[in-house]
Amino acid sequence: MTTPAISVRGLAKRYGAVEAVKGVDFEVRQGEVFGFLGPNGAGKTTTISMLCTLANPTGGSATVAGFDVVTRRDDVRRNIGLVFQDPTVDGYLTAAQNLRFHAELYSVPKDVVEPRMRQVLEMVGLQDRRDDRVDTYSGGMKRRLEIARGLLHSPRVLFLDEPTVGLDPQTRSAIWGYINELRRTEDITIFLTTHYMEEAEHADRIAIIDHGEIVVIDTPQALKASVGEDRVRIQSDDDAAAIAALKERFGIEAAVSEGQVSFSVPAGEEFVPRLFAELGVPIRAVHVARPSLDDVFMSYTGSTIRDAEASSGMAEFMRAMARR
Ligand SMILES: Nc1ncnc2c1ncn2[C@@H]1O[C@H](COP(=O)(O)OP(=O)(O)OP(=O)(O)O)[C@@H](O)[C@H]1O
Repeated sequence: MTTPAISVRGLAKRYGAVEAVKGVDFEVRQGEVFGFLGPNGAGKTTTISMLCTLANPTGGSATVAGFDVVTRRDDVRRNIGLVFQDPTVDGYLTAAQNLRFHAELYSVPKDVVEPRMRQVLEMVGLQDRRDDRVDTYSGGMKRRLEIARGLLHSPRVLFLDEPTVGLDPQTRSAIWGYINELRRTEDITIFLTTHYMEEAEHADRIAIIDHGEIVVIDTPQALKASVGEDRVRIQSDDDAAAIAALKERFGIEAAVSEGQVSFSVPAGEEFVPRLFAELGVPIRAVHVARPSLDDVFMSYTGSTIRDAEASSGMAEFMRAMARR
């Protein structure tokens, strides 16, 4: 068994009367992309702050990259990369200067800095702009530079807070391209928060936190399966025959709804091939709708993710980083 990238046991944080995080437990495996979701005030920022060693737990413990976040703070910091939504790259400097400064802060060996810089800048498509001042960059380019910087010192765990918030769809998709590439090319674990449910689909597992407690942790597929069955609609030449055959061959109760034969099954995409093979009534079209992660979020927290606005606590967090 390899050491988990992140291991959290009874982790708690109290601010006076407010129990921001109420003793949470979870593990993130090495190489995993772990999504952390929750409504406003759920405790996401507080949890990340403790994992990144910027806030002390008031209870429980956690290790990141195998190091305790309280007693081995410097080791944790050396092994993590941080990318948050508020830009912290320096606009008066060029991309290359920003990265060199970061390399020095993290004591990246001199002979490694240039090749690694080229590698991360190429990855985010900024190699040809490396000598331009960052204040001439677009918002998406700055975010890409943040990602390059977060990766420069080859962290074992990368924390991404809302990495694509406020970006246009092309840039969002490009950033997901880099994250998926990282997953292939680097031995890195990614812990991310996002409000875009379609992005949470990229995560290997998702934890939903609400009122300081983890309400559920599972794969996106299992979470969707847990909130309801898939809805299948078929068009056939003979709806009555199709309904009768569904009942007879599969024990499924179907009904005509909006001109189509509709019914629910647990795993729609696995059921469709059987349907074609065994129904015995010609099918002209089939449509399978899965419960979405929005349905999952709603079901576990009672609110939609859209109500949960982009985290505001992170701005303060990044100021704390800058003061570090
Ligand atoms: N420094 C602080 N002092 C007092 N209370 C705090 C402090 N930081 C956070 N809290 C409280 O702890 C709870 C959890 O806040 P936290 O910022 O971790 O939530 P969040 O899930 O990150 O929310 P958001 O998405 O809005 O950033 C909230 O009730 C918040 O008001």
